[in-house]
Parts: sequence; structure tokens; C-alpha cells
Amino acid sequence: MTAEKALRLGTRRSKLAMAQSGHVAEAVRQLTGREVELVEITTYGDTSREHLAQIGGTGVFVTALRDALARGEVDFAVHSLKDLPTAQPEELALAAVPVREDPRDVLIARDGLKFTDLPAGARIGTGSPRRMAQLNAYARSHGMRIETVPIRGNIDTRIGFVEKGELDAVVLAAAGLSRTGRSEEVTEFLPTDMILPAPGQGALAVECAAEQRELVAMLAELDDPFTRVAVTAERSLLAALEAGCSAPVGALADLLVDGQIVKEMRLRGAVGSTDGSELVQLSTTGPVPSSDDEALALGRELAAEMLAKGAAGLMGERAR
Ligand SMILES: NCc1[nH]cc(CCC(=O)O)c1CC(=O)O
Repeated sequence: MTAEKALRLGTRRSKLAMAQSGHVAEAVRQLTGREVELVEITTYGDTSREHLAQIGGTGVFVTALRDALARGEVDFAVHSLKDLPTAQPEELALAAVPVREDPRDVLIARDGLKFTDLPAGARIGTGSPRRMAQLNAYARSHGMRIETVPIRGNIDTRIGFVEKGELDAVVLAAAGLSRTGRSEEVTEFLPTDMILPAPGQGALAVECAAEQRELVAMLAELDDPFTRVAVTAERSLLAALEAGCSAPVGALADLLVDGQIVKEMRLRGAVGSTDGSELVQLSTTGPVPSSDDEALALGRELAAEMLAKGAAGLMGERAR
């Protein structure tokens, strides 16, 4: 890492990945005055639609960027934190978790409809077992009849199903839409008491080789301590449930504030069957964790309570 050399930021080529990497690249330039060069990493998953549809994507993309880091082809990489496996490889440092965007899921529906205005039998596209479980559970308990339809693809593809009239609505992450400049298409920001986001949703992970001490320290300046403890607690819950990123698990840690004063942190978790017939949803509140260890403990505690209420039986295929 000589002073004059540009830092190489490895990125996938999707619009979302380019937007996220561009955002972090700019922050690093501001912070250090160093040049940052985006290095596009093309993976099999990026070029083959068919393959993507079969495997769901995320793991292979994270892996390709990590391989480029390991080979020294790039200096650092940016991932959507919710796509990262919960176990952090020793040789890689999670150098920064920048300030989180809106963690909520959103609805993009035809004719500007809100969720509760959807007609009986409305077809809602989502490939996420977590979204299916919670939306179906909400519909059941509110006397609504909906049909969740499994879809996959990038943001454009998914919104396309509504634009082409093939589906009544799709559910996506607010953060992905704001980062790609499509927030105005949102018809409703879904409340978190209707649907909890994926652990880490809306947050980014900045990763580099752990042995690059100087770089780790420099990137750490982008870290937001609250976002870090929040996503650490959420991911600890996911790990303690022995669930992977494709499990029907939602989690969100947020601050309870009284006026300007931060009082406590609340961690909520949900796991359900994809048809919504069963849902275990619990919450715990305590002092804001002052270390990663405290945040990890909070996640484990809530997981234990959820497991005692039957969460294990709802995990489905326990992939990863
Ligand atoms: N699963 C794919 C994925 N990974 C990260 C985001 C959005 C950005 C984020 O949540 O940080 C998305 C799209 C989506 O779920 O709508």
C-alpha cells in the first residue's frame, strides 16, 4: 500500500453493486485523498441467468469477491451485509459497517396500492421465504387472501413483473431501491411490525485482508458503531438459530429514544413457515450493547427464547 497507488475496490457489475461500491469509493476518497479504482469482478452467476435462478445468487457473489481479495487482485470489497454468511473468515476483516440505510422492506404495487388495499387473491412476487412467511402470516391474521409467487432476479427484473401486469405487487428492500434511484416507485414502506427485514438489511459490509493492518485501520473510519452493534445482534440471532441467509428469519435491532436521549436497544426476531400458518415472533429490550460481545449475547438470548417456542421446526431446509 504505497501512498501514490490507487486503492482497488472489487465490485460486481450489477446496478446495485456498482451503486454501493461507488458510494463507499467516494467516502474513501474523501477520507484519505487516495484514488479509488473500481475493479469489476465477473462471476458465472453474473453472466448466466439460468444458473442464478437455480441457486439464488448471493453466496457465489460474495465468494467471487472474497477470492479476488485472497488473490490480492483487489484491496477491498463491499457487500450487502445481509448477503454475508454469519461466520467471518479469519483472514478477512469486516473493516467497516457504515451507517445503515432504511432497513425496511417496501411494496411496489400496481396502481399505487398499499398492502391492505390489495384485492382478494392478489399475487405478490417474492423469492424470499422470510417475506413469504411474514406476509402470509399477516394476511391470515387480518382476514386477507394473498398468494405469494416465487420470483428471482435483479431489481429491474422484479419490478418488471408489476410493470408488465404479471403480478399485483413485489416486495423489495428499501435500501436497494434508494441506492439505485428508484425510491419514487415505492407504493408503501412496510411497517416493521408487519414484516421484519433480513438480518443486516440496509447495511453494507466493507471487507479487506486482515493482515493489511493500515488499510483495516483506515477503512474503520467508515464504521458506524451503532449500526455495527445492531447488525451484530441481528446476525448473532440468525447464527444461533443455525439458520442461513435463505431461512425464513427476520430480525431488526433498533434504538428506543426518549426525546434526544437513547434509552435502550430493542431486538426483534421472527421465524415462520412460508405459508404463514405458524410464526414465532419475539422481542427483547436492554441496554445498548457497548461491545460486539454484548451484541452477540443479545442475539443468542433471543434465539434461545425463540427456539424454546418452536423456532427450530420452522427453519425448513437448513441451508448454510
Ligand atoms: N437479496 C438480494 C439483495 N441483497 C441486498 C439487497 C438490497 C440492499 C440491502 O438490503 O442492503 C437485495 C435486494 C432485495 O432484497 O430487495
